[in-house]
Amino acid sequence: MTDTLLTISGLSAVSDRDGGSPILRDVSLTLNRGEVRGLVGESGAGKSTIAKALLGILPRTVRVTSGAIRFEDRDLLTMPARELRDVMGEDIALIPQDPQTALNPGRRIEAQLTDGLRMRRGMSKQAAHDKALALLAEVHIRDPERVLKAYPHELSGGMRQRVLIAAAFALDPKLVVADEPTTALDVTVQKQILRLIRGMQRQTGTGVIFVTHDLGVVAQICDSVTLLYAGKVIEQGSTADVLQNPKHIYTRALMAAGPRYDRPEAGLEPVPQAVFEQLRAEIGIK
Ligand SMILES: Nc1ncnc2c1ncn2[C@@H]1O[C@H](COP(=O)(O)OP(=O)(O)OP(=O)(O)O)[C@@H](O)[C@H]1O
Repeated sequence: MTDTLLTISGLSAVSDRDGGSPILRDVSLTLNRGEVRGLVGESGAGKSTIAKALLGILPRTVRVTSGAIRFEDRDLLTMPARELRDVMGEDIALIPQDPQTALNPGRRIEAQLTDGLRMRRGMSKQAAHDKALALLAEVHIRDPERVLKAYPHELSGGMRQRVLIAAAFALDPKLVVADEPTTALDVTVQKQILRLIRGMQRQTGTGVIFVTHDLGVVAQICDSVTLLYAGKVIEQGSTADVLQNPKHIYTRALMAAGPRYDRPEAGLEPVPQAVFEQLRAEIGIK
């Protein structure tokens, strides 16, 4: 029996906004149940496009030209809209990038955490309240009664992100897409949030696609990693293999540039121009 949860095969997409230029080029990857896979690459590599495809929210201006996204035994790309609505939020959930904007500022946390439980699970108000309390306790929020009554602006960024993690795991999803969930947080809080996501994921056996710019985050939280450039998979494998024994010159150059290769620290080498030239030649772009 296989424990594959997700298989993306030969996924290609173009941007109708930019005159049909390729965004994804024959992307293939798999995710097992309980696995955390990092999607890494610099801005424009196609990470968010893959995340959006998994969540069924590709913009109209992005057109899939070939490939399939098998989730369990169904193809997310050809699934009827009704079925897709059932899968999204229930089997597949999102931890968004910016806890500031992801919560509705005009509604109390309780309403935002219990909507899904009431609508999708048919829970009574009381049962949903109790479940929301339990979820907040699981994400290590002290005084969950007070937090349930609060509006988002009354909470810190880290607290809001904990609430969003609780919301993502509320319906026991099989797949969680985490879209740079710590980018907006300061470094200490980032570490706590990463540990929390890892803990929740281990406890529930959920598969996670973790979008990040940060190889340090990959090392900390991901079992496997897929590195993209210009919509193409450049290297992928277990985190240990890729980070300890990188095969592609681009992977090696990124590692030399430090965990935040997009913002090299003083003294570290930015990715040399020659590496980009080699990459572009390999991919066949100018
Ligand atoms: N709404 C859209 N319509 C058409 N093309 C888009 C749209 N959004 C993004 N693109 C294009 O898709 C390509 C990949 O962008 P994507 O956002 O997936 O990259 P990314 O790796 O997630 O980058 P970032 O780290 O900046 O979020 C880019 O060339 C971008 O111009």
